[in-house]
Amino acid sequence: MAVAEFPSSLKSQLNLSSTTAFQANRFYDHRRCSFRPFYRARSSPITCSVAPNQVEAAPVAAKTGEPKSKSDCYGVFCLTYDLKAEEETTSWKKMINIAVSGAAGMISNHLLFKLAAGEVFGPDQPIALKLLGSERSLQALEGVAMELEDSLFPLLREVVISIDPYEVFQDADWALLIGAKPRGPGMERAGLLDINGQIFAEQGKALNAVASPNVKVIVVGNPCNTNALICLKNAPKIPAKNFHALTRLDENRAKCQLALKAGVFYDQVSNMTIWGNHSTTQVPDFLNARINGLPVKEVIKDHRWLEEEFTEKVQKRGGVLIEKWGRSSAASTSVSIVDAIRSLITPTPEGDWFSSGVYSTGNPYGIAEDIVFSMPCRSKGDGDYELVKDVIFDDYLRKRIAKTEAELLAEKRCVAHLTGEGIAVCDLPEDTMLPGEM
Ligand SMILES: NC(=O)C1=CN([C@@H]2O[C@H](COP(=O)(O)OP(=O)(O)OC[C@H]3O[C@@H](n4cnc5c(N)ncnc54)[C@H](OP(=O)(O)O)[C@@H]3O)[C@@H](O)[C@H]2O)C=CC1
Ligand SMILES: O=C([O-])CC(=O)C(=O)O
Repeated sequence: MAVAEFPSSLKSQLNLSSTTAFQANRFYDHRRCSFRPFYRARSSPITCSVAPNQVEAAPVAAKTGEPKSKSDCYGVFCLTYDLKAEEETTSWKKMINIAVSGAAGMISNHLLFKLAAGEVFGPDQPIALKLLGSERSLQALEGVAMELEDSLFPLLREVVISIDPYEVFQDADWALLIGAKPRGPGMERAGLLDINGQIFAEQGKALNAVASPNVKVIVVGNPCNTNALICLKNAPKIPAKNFHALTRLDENRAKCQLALKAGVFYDQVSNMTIWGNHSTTQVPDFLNARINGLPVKEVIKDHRWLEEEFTEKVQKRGGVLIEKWGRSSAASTSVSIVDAIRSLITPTPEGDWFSSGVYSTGNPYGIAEDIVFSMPCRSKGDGDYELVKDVIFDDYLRKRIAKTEAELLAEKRCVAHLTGEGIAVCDLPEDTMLPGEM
């Protein structure tokens, strides 16, 4: 087996001299009556042999412990980065566990590399990535894990791939729930709600059982608001406040459109709220948003554009992109997941806020309780958030909010069988679309 050293330039840049080693174990899964791979990084060097048909590597002497048996590791995951474990902790924070579902999908393919590079949690935060896939994607997940290793990320201390949420969510500090079935031809939103809802009910139960009690959960897989509601209802031990549905992509899209119209760079757009559902009923709020610190309506005088074109552009941006690109927004979604996490772990700039789909109970806006509704939030940077109080409403905004609220209430009735609230009654106001559907 070979020893792979970090380039010394990287080591000094990152103030490193500790050990990362990935090991691929096979363990026997009694439920599936078969062996499955299990990848984890080791903090001390390991020795292993190469199994037939795997990457050949020269043996290395272990500095500590007994040589591992042949079945303990294979391929590139036997490579050892020769760094000393005891030195890693002097400048680094304690490792955190990040679970990602749909890890072999398109969004994850962007996101995982940002996480591992330290772009999200910072250059002093070592992480473990716990990747959840399915029978369908297990082999692809191995490929993802190999690419992660080939990237030589110093902060990436452990990689686990599995199809068992109870294994992947063990001690998770963050759970990024991306995996979900896309709507197929002829499938109604109600069908999508049921199929994906079952995934999120199971994952909620698993989080409840094994995750860190203060795990932060960001639901991306659609329909993300109601999936998040199902998930939190199945995880009563975890505070409902810890669950988010991703509407940050919508916020970013809205900021971009306002900046374009006003002829400013988008960092001049602030206080952008997306209200409600991540669907085509969502409400990008131009009443409270600001450009260069001024109310949007004072900068963009074309109010008809704001009410009609702007709103629809944001609502349907994902679908237009699919028409052009042939696939749904993956890179910008991963960027928005990074933004969403960063907004929770860094203090929100004075006077500004960010949007997230959060549990509505106790909200100060008069929005129905017990749904997951996108609202304006601020954070002290401790992973938690509070709702913004000083927002204004007019008739237009109230009317739009009522529509997206009605949709979410109907979605909730539709999944009552998955939230423990009785028999589902599916009377969706209309077969509304995800932003990426046309
Ligand atoms: N909230 C938001 O702003 C956005 C949300 N999304 C949503 O994110 C989700 C993932 O998108 P993306 O990564 O592009 O999608 P991909 O199709 O690339 O990946 C989705 C993953 O979901 C998993 N999956 C779970 N159940 C099924 C199933 N029954 N059939 C097929 N796949 C399944 C698959 O992983 P496996 O085989 O491992 O289970 C697959 O890898 C989608 O629900 C999408 O609508 C997308 C953009 C924006
Ligand atoms: O509809 C989809 O799958 C993609 C999506 O959510 C979006 O682009 O906002």
